[in-house]
Amino acid sequence: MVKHLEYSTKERVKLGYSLPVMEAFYTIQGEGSFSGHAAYFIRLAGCDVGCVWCDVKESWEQDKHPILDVEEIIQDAKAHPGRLAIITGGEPLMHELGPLTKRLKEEGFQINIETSGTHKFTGEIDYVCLSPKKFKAPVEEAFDKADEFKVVVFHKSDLQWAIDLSEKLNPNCKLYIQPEWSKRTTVTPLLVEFVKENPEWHLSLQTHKYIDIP
Ligand SMILES: C[S@@+](CC[C@H](N)C(=O)[O-])C[C@H]1O[C@@H](n2cnc3c(N)ncnc32)[C@H](O)[C@@H]1O
Ligand SMILES: Nc1nc2[nH]cc(C(=O)O)c2c(=O)[nH]1
Ligand code: SF4
Ligand SMILES: [Mg+2]
Repeated sequence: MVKHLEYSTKERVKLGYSLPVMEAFYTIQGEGSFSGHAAYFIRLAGCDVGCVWCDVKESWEQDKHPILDVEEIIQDAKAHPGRLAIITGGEPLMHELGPLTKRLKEEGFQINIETSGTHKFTGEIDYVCLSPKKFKAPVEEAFDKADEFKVVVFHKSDLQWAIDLSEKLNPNCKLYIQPEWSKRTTVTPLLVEFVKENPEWHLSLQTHKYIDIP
């Protein structure tokens, strides 16, 4: 096999041997069903969805961020005690995740992904958190693969949209609604009442923001 080191940087990114990384950090998962778990976040750069309320817009422009070899990412990830890796972004499905996930599995990680589901899936992912967006629809396979469906609620009308879209999910997928952060004061009480009336749905809060951790 040709050593991948002979490829140009552009080719290495295309093949997934290197990736644009905005940040990689060891913290506590603040959202969804793994809330409270120690996790190593890998925030890949680049997103083509454009949510108006995105809380990490600085991730959108891929070329503004460094390109790291997969091995560099792995060396930092394995330096921490936890073995839960959460690939996020930006939109991580924009990238070839095969080499990164292969090495993470070799190092004993469980691999979760935070995704809008707007591109095809690559690599070995153990747990898919699908957070659908009105701005760009998820690909069909995202609904089959989703282990968790986490809908950000900016306006009350998003609730009916969430219910309608959830019809496309596999029956084992967990259902979450999450207040859009800037609207949390007015939206959270609505979501509390919604979950009490629709107990198949669960409430997800961005707990990391309340306790001021990354
Ligand atoms: C920054 S996104 C990155 C991963 C992927 N692009 C996605 O949207 O799922 C990570 C999570 O944060 C959520 N999120 C982004 N901005 C938010 C905000 N202002 N309020 C609440 N959740 C937000 C997204 O819906 C997603 O579940
Ligand atoms: N602590 C913490 N939990 C998170 N869950 C999803 C996040 C994300 O930005 O993908 C995130 C994040 O940015 N920080
Ligand atoms: S898909 Fe995710 S990263 Fe992209 S704009 Fe929306 S919330 Fe932000
Ligand atoms: Mg975040």
